[in-house]
Amino acid sequence: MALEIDNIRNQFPQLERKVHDRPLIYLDNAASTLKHISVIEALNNHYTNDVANIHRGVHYLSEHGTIQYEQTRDSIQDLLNAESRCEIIFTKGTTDSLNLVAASFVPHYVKKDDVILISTMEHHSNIVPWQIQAEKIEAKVKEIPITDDGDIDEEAYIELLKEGNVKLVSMAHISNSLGTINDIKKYISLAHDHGAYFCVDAAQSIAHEKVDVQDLNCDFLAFSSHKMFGPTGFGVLYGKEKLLESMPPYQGGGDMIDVVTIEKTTYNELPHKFEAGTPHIAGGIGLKPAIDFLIDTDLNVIKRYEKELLDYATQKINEIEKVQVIGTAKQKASVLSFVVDGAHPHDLGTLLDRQGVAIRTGHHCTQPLMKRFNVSATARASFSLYNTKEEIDIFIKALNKALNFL
Ligand SMILES: Cc1ncc(COP(=O)(O)O)c(CNc2co[nH]c2=O)c1O
Repeated sequence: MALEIDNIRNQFPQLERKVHDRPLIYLDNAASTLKHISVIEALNNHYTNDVANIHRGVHYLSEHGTIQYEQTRDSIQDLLNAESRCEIIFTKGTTDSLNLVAASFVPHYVKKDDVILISTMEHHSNIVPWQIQAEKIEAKVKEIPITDDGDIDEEAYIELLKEGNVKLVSMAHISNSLGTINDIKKYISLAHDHGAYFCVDAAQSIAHEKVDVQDLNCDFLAFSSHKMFGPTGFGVLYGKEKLLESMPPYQGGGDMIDVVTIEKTTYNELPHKFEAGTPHIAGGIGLKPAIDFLIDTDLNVIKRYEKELLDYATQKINEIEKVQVIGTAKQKASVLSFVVDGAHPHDLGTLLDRQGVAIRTGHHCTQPLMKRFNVSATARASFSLYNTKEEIDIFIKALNKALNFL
């Protein structure tokens, strides 16, 4: 089965727009994807016809909204092949999900001098929450180094596990700065062999390849709606049921309670124990059509197509003399980071923008990674299933024009 690109592109209205009087060439998908037409329609319909608070309401609008919101949970359980729907916790996004695990799991399972392992390539949202919690209990956050190609240094990883006291490993499935696809199924098994739990940051993988939490056997997995064609401000934390049952609530408030007295409160069952207050109802309802689109389009087909785009873009950019690609792992997803001698990424990004090409420049919230490669920033093109080789040709032509100008 191949992607019908023209049909796909017609489902993303933003692709029709122009910027600076040029057709938009959107290559910033690792930051946030465009929104599928069905998501836009679902959001508009909700705010036009169905607005009401959900859970516990006895009137039609509340019950209707609750059914729609909870249908998203069922869809995500199917998407992830999770054993139970109560393992699907709704959050504000990947950052919120990782902070939830850090705030609720670490104080309960990690003690003084224990170790939390993260890799050099992690996004700041998979570094800072662990530091905040580890500091409180005098636990240690240690770094899994990476190779010059941007792969996990597996020997070093195993040595760190063998040193002992590792209670948790938290690692990106796919690096947002390098594109490296980590062999997390192997790394999860190694962590478990040494008595450690494993949290997967799936922000960059959920819309680019099949993620099966039972096959991976991960303990936690986090991702954001806005990186999979859905609304911003909404995300998911998957956690094994027994683990989540053993963890204290993340935040206190409405919905997460059973009985409240001034003296003491008992908590609601999963998943609600971790979902305090009125949620982003529209975001939850708007995510379901995005999931339906992903499943209907077949993630294996998406992965193959995006690999074609990446290989084509890599081949073309390597023809430009002064360009150095950062991130040359054998297994890569659709992220192409590069630097150019004598041209700051921000200047490149600005000149590309003037030609209608949207890429991201900067440290991409991975400052330890930038330091590892002795750069302060990179320029990063990132692709999705609605991009084309013709767009890549426009990007490369615009890049050459920008370099001639600088
Ligand atoms: C690997 C990874 N983890 C966590 C996050 C945080 O996700 P959020 O909570 O939805 O913000 C991002 C966002 N990455 C990027 C956001 O903008 N450019 C990026 O590369 C990410 O790429």
